[in-house]
Amino acid sequence: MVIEKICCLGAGYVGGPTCSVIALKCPNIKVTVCDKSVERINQWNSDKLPIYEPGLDDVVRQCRGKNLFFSTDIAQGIQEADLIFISVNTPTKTFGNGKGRAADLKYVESAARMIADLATSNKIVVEKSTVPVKAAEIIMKILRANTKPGVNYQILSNPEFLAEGTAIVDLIEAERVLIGGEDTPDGQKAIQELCWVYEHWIPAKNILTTNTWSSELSKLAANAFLAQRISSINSLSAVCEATGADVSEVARAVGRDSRIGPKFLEASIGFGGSCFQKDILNLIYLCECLNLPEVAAYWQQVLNLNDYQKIRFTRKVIESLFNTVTDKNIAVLGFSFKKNTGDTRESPAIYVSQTLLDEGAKLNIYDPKVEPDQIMYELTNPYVTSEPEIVKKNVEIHDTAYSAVTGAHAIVLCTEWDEFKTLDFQKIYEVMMKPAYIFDGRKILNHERLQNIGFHVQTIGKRLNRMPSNRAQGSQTMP
Ligand SMILES: NC(=O)C1=CN([C@@H]2O[C@H](COP(=O)(O)OP(=O)(O)OC[C@H]3O[C@@H](n4cnc5c(N)ncnc54)[C@H](O)[C@@H]3O)[C@@H](O)[C@H]2O)C=CC1
Ligand SMILES: O=C(O)[C@H]1O[C@H](OP(=O)(O)OP(=O)(O)OC[C@H]2O[C@@H](n3ccc(=O)[nH]c3=O)[C@H](O)[C@@H]2O)[C@H](O)[C@@H](O)[C@@H]1O
Repeated sequence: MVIEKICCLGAGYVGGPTCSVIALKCPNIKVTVCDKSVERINQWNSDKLPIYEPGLDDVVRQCRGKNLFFSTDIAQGIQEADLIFISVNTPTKTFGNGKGRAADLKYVESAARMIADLATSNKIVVEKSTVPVKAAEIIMKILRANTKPGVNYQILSNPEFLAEGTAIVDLIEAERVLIGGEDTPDGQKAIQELCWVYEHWIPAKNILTTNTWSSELSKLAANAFLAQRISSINSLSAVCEATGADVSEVARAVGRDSRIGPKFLEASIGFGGSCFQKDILNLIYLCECLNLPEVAAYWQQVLNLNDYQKIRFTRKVIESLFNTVTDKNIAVLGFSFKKNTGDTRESPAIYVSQTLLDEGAKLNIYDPKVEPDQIMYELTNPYVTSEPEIVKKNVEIHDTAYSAVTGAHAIVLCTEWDEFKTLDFQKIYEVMMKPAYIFDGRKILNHERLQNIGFHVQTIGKRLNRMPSNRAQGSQTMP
């Protein structure tokens, strides 16, 4: 089979960018991205795409209406496709068996059932969503139990490794594409067909093929390793603050060892994003089900440390402000889980903001890309707060950093947006309450300069024990 038409179920952060790049690089393939959400599809067909991702607008503009289509007509998408990506969400279960740990596969299952109901010709079904090991077996069972005469399915695992904020570059210059399939002639043929799609722009040496289960597990393993590095450096940030070592210097020295490498050693207020926690929980649950409690406990510690880091940072803010933030104005700069995305899922800013609100603070929040409604949605989410009215009363969303900091007792920087580095902090100091505090949760500001202006500065993994030079106002020692 030569792949002429691709359908993707799920027009989210993965389905949208991935299929846009496939359309760009494979002009002879018709790519249709389907979603059950009419609103999302309308946004994909509009000038304001549903997700902010550098470079994405350009790619969509080049291909949309030519060989790239966004549609709610799932039936047509499935029926005409030779190859179908399942790119739906796989959140952590919030109730029932495996609550809080297992991946909820209801969307994957519903996608498989749709394919089984609607397909009238042979399909290669590709699991792109991140799933527990052996999920392909579930898809296969559903498809094969409902197969219409003359229709054959091959199931492949092709996990996605893009990171938000750099998705387009990650897709165009992928270090590796991973494809897992059955070790049968038909399975190997299906693998080769998907390889052919990627080979339009990815060098063959970067395309790895494995068995299905290795591919599924490698995705969970990759995210677990990445998160583990962050928890490792964050654990050392606490040691640095207690001793006078500087975590950036430690990271630089450790990362210079080519066996360790320099990436993903940036200490922070903790990792966020929709996947690290979810995928590690998924791995932990898998280990528990496989009766491997020691392995489960090992990975659980990566998550525990991440919670500890968020708690530690927030506690530091409160303790520094004389152990009370009640009725104090606090400017929260950045709400997305990292720069260059408007995504707030599991953003550490949520925990920080919620805790400060619980302590009675008034928050003035600014983020360059997160919509105000999204911030309010996160803070009034019943899983996070029991008092949405208080949140609404005590949170103001601003459209510039300068307006958010006016009259503030403290600035809490939660996301490393580049624009925060070039703010006029002299001007900001003038409009803040004194003593003026800055808590740099991302280590991106020039701390010496801030101290020279007169700020009390605290950051992650470095003790700033110098008094503000020109207007000394209190101690800078870590609590
Ligand atoms: N967000 C990321 O950066 C990455 C995510 N992943 C994985 O990719 C998967 C998707 O993640 P996101 O794109 O972030 O999720 P998302 O929530 O942004 O998008 C999922 C979309 O699937 C749609 N959907 C659900 N069931 C459907 C069905 N039966 N038919 C059609 N559409 C359906 C939803 O309406 C939603 O728009 C997850 O498994 C995630 O773990 C993997 C790598 C990176
Ligand atoms: O499966 C997924 O969803 C994706 O998860 C991550 O991508 P993403 O969550 O988009 O972003 P990252 O750059 O990994 O950042 C995750 C979090 O870790 C934090 N981080 C990252 C790097 C670092 O050194 N320190 C650090 O605190 C970031 O600020 C952010 O909160 C992985 O990097 C992707 O390879 C993977 O495909």
